[in-house]
Amino acid sequence: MRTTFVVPDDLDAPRRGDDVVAPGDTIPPHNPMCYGCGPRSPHGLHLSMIAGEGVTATGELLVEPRFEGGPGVIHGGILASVFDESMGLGLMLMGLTAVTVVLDIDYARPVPIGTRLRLDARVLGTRRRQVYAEATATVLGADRAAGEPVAGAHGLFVIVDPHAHFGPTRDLGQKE
Ligand SMILES: CCCCCCCCCCCCCCCC(=O)SCCNC(=O)CCNC(=O)[C@H](O)C(C)(C)COP(=O)(O)OP(=O)(O)OC[C@H]1O[C@@H](n2cnc3c(N)ncnc32)[C@H](O)[C@@H]1OP(=O)(O)O
Repeated sequence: MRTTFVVPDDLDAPRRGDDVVAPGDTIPPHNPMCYGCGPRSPHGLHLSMIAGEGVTATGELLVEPRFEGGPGVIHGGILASVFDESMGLGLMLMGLTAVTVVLDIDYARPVPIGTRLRLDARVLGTRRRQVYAEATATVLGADRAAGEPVAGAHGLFVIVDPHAHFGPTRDLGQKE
């Protein structure tokens, strides 16, 4: 993947939280109305990620016609949302709450509508309140050379106190 995003080389290793889901289990949605993962979001992605070993997660996404941007291909903003959410769910395995402050996407290849994507997300490391993560998307069931990613992402997240950060807005987010 090509990127100008700089991952510091002095990160602390990511640590899995004590009370998080086991490898192989689905990471629960953090908010039922979340556009990325919420089951009650009417127009959302309904993205689901499975916990891997360490602070890693995998998922799948069918590129539906409603995700179209350019003729016949996924909208870049949708793909950015997919990466944001897949990394965000992955870092919940650290047992903390963090929000995105920087999102960097490498759109390496066009992604046609109807494609089924495999998503791989992992936390790279931390530095004080900063959490660095990366994710890739590869095409499932295609003969694309050696599973080369069609897109990739880096994210910088910042750890927050969820009650202080979301307290003023959370009731708005829970409405039908
Ligand atoms: C009520 C209970 C509900 C529970 C529910 C759970 C919810 C679980 C949510 C999961 C969600 C996942 C999936 C969706 C992820 C999104 O999409 S989140 C939505 C989009 N993001 C946002 O809305 C974030 C908006 N930004 C902010 O609110 C503020 O910038 C922040 C993040 C609170 C930081 O503000 P601050 O605390 O004043 O930060 P500050 O002290 O200046 O900086 C803290 C650190 O971050 C670094 N930093 C901040 N911004 C940047 C930047 N742009 N570049 C580089 N470094 C930066 C600083 O350098 C500093 O680093 P250190 O000095 O500690 O090393």
